[in-house]
Amino acid sequence: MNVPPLVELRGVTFGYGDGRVVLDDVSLHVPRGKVSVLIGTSGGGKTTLLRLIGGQLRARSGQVLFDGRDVGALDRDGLYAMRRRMGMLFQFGALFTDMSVFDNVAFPLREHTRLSEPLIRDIVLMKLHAVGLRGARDLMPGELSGGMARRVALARAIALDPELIMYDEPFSGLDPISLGTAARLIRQLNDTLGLTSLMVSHELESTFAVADHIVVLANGRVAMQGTPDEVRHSSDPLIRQYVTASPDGPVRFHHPAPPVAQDFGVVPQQGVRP
Ligand SMILES: Nc1ncnc2c1ncn2[C@@H]1O[C@H](COP(=O)(O)OP(=O)(O)OP(=O)(O)O)[C@@H](O)[C@H]1O
Repeated sequence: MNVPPLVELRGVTFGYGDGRVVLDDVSLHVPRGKVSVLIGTSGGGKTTLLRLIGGQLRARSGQVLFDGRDVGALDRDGLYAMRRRMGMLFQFGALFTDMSVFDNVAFPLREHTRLSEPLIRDIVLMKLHAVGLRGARDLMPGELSGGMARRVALARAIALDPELIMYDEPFSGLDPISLGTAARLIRQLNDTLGLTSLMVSHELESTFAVADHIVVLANGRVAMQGTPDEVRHSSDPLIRQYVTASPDGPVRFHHPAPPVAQDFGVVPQQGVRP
């Protein structure tokens, strides 16, 4: 049986208002219950795409569907209800530094539910247990390593039992061992909690090892979607450039800019290329 994807983008075009198109007719799907990874060049629109899914931004045209509903057409209450079903963990998903680990994880529960404190305690300890940090409940964020802080942020992101969890570069700044642990943890949580995960990552090796579905975003468009194996073995030069991390290839290096001659006041001489 074909399960409909939890998130789907249909012909989405978006720009920030400076006239430049960041995402150009992007269509992709995030399969339910799977770990999907979004890869692509820096500045290619990956974070923008997560923010469109979260409803923080609205597409200029096209549709962003979450569980079959058009995110761009939701009113405030609808958007609020939808966001309750999503956990988001952004790059430096900062913890509240003046609160203990326990209180950080309890925060969304105290803020968004009317659960009793004894119940909140059980949920917090369960979530901390899931990330291996039940014993660290009384520590302050300043006493945690980078990898531990990331795991506490993760426990906080799953406190309200989201269906979708989005990670923006969850591995940046982690050493190779913490990175492997974090990648495995994302996989484990996805499977044990029945989540759907979508992450943006530049760490191809670790993410390919735990992902089911890869989306390659290049020059504002979807260059390819498929399994890690399909992406790894693609013969498309653009995809090969990503997979082999080669500096040379069809991926644009320059952010769109006025011609060099215009910026530097150089008048091209006849016969000389600017
Ligand atoms: N708030 C904003 N206002 C204007 N332009 C923005 C804004 N946020 C991002 N951009 C531009 O949109 C483009 C895409 O940015 P985005 O952060 O989505 O890329 P990314 O693929 O996540 O990059 P990275 O991998 O470096 O994090 C970039 O050119 C960026 O300069």
